Amino acid sequence: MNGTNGEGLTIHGLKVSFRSGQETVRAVNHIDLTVKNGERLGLIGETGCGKTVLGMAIMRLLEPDTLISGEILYNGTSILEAGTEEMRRIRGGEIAMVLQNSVTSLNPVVTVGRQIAEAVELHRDLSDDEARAEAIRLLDEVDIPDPKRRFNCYPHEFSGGMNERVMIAMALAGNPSFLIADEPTTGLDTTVKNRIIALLDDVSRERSMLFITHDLAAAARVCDRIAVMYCGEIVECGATEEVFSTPLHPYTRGLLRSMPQRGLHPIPGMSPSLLAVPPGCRFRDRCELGNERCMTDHPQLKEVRRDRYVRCIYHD
Ligand SMILES: Nc1ncnc2c1ncn2[C@@H]1O[C@H](COP(=O)(O)OP(=O)(O)OP(=O)(O)O)[C@@H](O)[C@H]1O
Ligand code: NI
Repeated sequence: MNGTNGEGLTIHGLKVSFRSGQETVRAVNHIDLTVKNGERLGLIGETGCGKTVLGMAIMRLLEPDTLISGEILYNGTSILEAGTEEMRRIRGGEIAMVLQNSVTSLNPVVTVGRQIAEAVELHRDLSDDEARAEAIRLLDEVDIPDPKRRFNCYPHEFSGGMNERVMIAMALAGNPSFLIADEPTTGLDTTVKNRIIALLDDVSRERSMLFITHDLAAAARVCDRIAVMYCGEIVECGATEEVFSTPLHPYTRGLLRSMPQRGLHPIPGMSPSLLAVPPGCRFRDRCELGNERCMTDHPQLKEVRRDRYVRCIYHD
């Protein structure tokens, strides 16, 4: 996808594979994606399709022995070619990620305020008092009431939703221009979930965001554009209203039918193994439209009209 003039996040032909003994797990296969500055992109798709791996690749958080190829540019800087020092500056300072299930990574014996202050100190040369004041400001920014007092609380004194807010505060500590939020509402009840989504909506207003979620309604609420991922590939991408009102890929249609608001009809069958991806279309065995050609032809992601992409032979 083009037309960004080096602004924002541009991903070209990104492939990520893991060696697992004799085998290779092809987790991400030739991803092309852009997120313009100030834009919020929702990344949706079933479990195991590669969403987290894509987010971690952007943050360069994957193990050094991971096989990565392609290009990731952020405002013109090549993430995959950045040196250790430069990456330290970018990570957290320009692009920050709220990791999936990261609440469990909070240190139980350090106060939440101190942990946020430490995240602040990673990015800015501040005195202890200044870092403390900034941590209190961040607690306030993520809507934790009485932040001065709550600074001194330990993670076990906080609810799951409040600790998720702490993780978001830590991600904001370096004032990044790009936020990656990976499933920040898993395990929370509906009311808490909705408040966290409202917070993400808030804190991402002046930033770009990649919002990874299984909650399609949340993605629709917050995001300008939606990318649908299936079995390591983007199969559809476009403006949120369009993807939700006129989904072009049979997989997207299936995902939408599986929403509680649309009848909760799951897509039958399972995604192919990433160890041995079959030729042809990766969705063919579950597709209502699959034909002979789908068995052999691997469709490309086509721009069918302006900023509307789909990977299906019916849109060739
Ligand atoms: N370090 C690793 N080594 C081997 N395989 C891995 C590794 N990390 C991820 N994978 C595999 O890559 C694939 C994509 O995983 P990923 O975590 O990105 O999925 P996901 O879309 O984020 O799923 P979920 O919605 O459940 O979070 C999975 O098959 C996973 O098992
Ligand atoms: Ni994930």
